[in-house]
Amino acid sequence: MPTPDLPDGTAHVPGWLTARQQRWLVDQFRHWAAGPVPPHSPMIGQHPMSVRAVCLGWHWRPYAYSREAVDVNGRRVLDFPDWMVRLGRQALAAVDHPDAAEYTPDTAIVNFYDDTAKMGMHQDRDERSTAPVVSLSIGDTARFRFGNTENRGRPYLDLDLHSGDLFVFGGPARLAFHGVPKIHPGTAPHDCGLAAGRLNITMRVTGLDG
Ligand SMILES: O=C(O)CCC(=O)C(=O)O
Ligand SMILES: [Fe+2]
Repeated sequence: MPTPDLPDGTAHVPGWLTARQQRWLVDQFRHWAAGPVPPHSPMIGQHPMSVRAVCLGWHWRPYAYSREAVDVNGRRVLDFPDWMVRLGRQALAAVDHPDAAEYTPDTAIVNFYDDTAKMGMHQDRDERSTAPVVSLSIGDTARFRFGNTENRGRPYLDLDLHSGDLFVFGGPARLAFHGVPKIHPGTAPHDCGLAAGRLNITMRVTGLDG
């Protein structure tokens, strides 16, 4: 059942991924993490983010996407998998998004949060496309803060994203500020494939070519 009272353009489907899908995504993460570009903490100015990220399709660094991980080791990131395009379409179909069938994400940022990792309030605005962001969470529960499009402050809504949850933000909420103020350690379900920590996968459409 979708969560009611969310801002227009957002949707939350608790427990959308099965335990089997979660374990499979965790296995895929291990494969991506062993790939050409290791998980790394992007630098915001002089400060490393507390998450460790690995990207597919395009490599994100603050304010820019590139095919090569120029701020890590210069290697080209792994291709965006076709199965993930299909998963993105299924996710939008699950929230009755009218563009589900055409949705073609070309990048994913996969963030690993340990017990103390957080993410400050930010907008996802390095994409040129206004297509929705599809977010999947696995492992420990996160407190997710979803705000407004004007500033980092109120009004915002705090909700918990549990293992298996789908969250979508698009339309009028596509450029809303959002962040992760807290991880709840020790809350990962035993069958999700991750003993500790949290994985979050966001699929996006960069709107870039080449
Ligand atoms: O971890 C989350 O739930 C959000 C991640 C996020 O906002 C991002 O990667 O831009
Ligand atoms: Fe974000």
